[in-house]
Amino acid sequence: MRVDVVSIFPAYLEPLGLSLLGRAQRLGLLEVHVHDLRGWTEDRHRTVDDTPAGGGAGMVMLPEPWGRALDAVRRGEGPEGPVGSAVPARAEDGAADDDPVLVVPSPSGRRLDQRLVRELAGEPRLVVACGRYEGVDERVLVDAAARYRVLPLSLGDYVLNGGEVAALAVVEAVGRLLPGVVGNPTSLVEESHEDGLLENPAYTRPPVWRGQAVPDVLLSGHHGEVARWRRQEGLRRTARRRPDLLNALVAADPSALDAAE
Ligand SMILES: COc1ccc2nc(C(=O)O)sc2c1
Repeated sequence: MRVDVVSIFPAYLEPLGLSLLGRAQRLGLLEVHVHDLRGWTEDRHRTVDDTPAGGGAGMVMLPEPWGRALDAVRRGEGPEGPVGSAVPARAEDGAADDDPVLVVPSPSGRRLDQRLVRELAGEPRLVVACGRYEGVDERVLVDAAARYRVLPLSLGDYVLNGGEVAALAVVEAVGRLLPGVVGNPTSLVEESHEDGLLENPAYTRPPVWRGQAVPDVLLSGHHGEVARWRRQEGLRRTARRRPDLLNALVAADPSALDAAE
């Protein structure tokens, strides 16, 4: 997978070069290019924003730098020309399904969840446009729809200062699902949200720590009992902390909780 991120704060995305994602890039499992939007400005002050039409507080990001940036990135280019692996040119009568997904972090976006993460992990290419200020001029997203599948996306019902933190979250959540990135793929299956529930509490050594003992069943060696306990604890935790997930699971499959008996 190739990921291109455009931001006025490219340094914000440096953590993508660390740990598992950094290793994935070195192994060629993931390709990440971060571009400075100001590379597509043409004025002396490298201006990227202006006052909101209709008045109001804050600033809105100008359309022209974004238009130039998204045109170039669609062709696999940065401000100075081609970057990274070759990107297939868009056929004039190309199918929209072949267009890359343009993730646009926004408080007004679709809420990110593991199902959407899994969908995005199947894409050959993602482009992430990180807004700042009060957001990007809406005409940029309309114009981009001619050559991208535009996906406004939110991390949750709260507001950040810009799209970069959301970009980090999306690229990490998607990148870790790519084959070969995480050492033990089984660990991906036993995680919160993979089966619609929260995962069970985890324990390790020592058997007793500050007066708290590891639950006996986990030390029993009975794998069936351990699996049952973990499922029940996951359900219990979900019921306590995220009843909405439990309701959604049962609504989708009324027998979903039977296995926990
Ligand atoms: C202007 O760009 C922004 C501003 C706030 C914001 N908040 C997000 C969130 O997912 O909470 S994404 C995002 C993008």
